[in-house]
Amino acid sequence: MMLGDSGVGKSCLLIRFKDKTFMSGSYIATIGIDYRNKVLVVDGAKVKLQIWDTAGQERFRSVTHAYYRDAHALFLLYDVTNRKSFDNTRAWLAEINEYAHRDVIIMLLGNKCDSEDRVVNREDGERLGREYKVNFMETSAKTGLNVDVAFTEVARALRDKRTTVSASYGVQEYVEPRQWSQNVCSACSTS
Ligand SMILES: Nc1nc2c(ncn2[C@@H]2O[C@H](COP(=O)(O)OP(=O)(O)OP(=O)(O)O)[C@@H](O)[C@H]2O)c(=O)[nH]1
Repeated sequence: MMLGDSGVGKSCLLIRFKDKTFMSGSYIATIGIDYRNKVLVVDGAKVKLQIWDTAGQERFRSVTHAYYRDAHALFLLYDVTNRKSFDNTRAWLAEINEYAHRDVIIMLLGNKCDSEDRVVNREDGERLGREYKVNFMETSAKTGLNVDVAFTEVARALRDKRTTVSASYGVQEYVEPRQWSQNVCSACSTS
């Protein structure tokens, strides 16, 4: 599932991964939720990904929340040219903590790293990734930098935990709070 503020490049990243294209300058906001399938070969094994692209706009949040629980992996994007989108990742992580499966794989992506209008340093992203214990990469849907790498890394992690996932998903079970839930709460209460 692709998450993050409106305009950070979720749809473009997915289109870059799926079709290897980028439509410069065009921006059509996602309405609700959309999905695409792609088969990746990871270390000789086929991994079929169904990737859900969500609308970043606030008014669609209640729709997208309903999908968190079934997600096996989440890409949380921010835009390196938009400080607010980076600051908002803490609120997104709090939502993930509330709605997603405890074992969901999370990758934090700083998108638009091709841009000269950058206001968020790579180090800021790395620090946030370390704080929340999630993998981090910078990507560009425009140039394709790290796009295949990010999806392949997540596909590999999914394949590696396939047995556990298939055993635990679909079963309504008590979910322990994440290890970093305290961090999320303290961050929210001070902002
Ligand atoms: N320079 C640059 N621009 C990008 C990149 N990715 C997306 N954009 C631009 O950012 C704008 C928003 O991209 P979208 O992919 O539609 O954003 P989104 O996150 O799906 O937005 P919502 O559907 O509203 O949630 C478009 O004008 C894109 O051309 C990138 O890697 N580099």
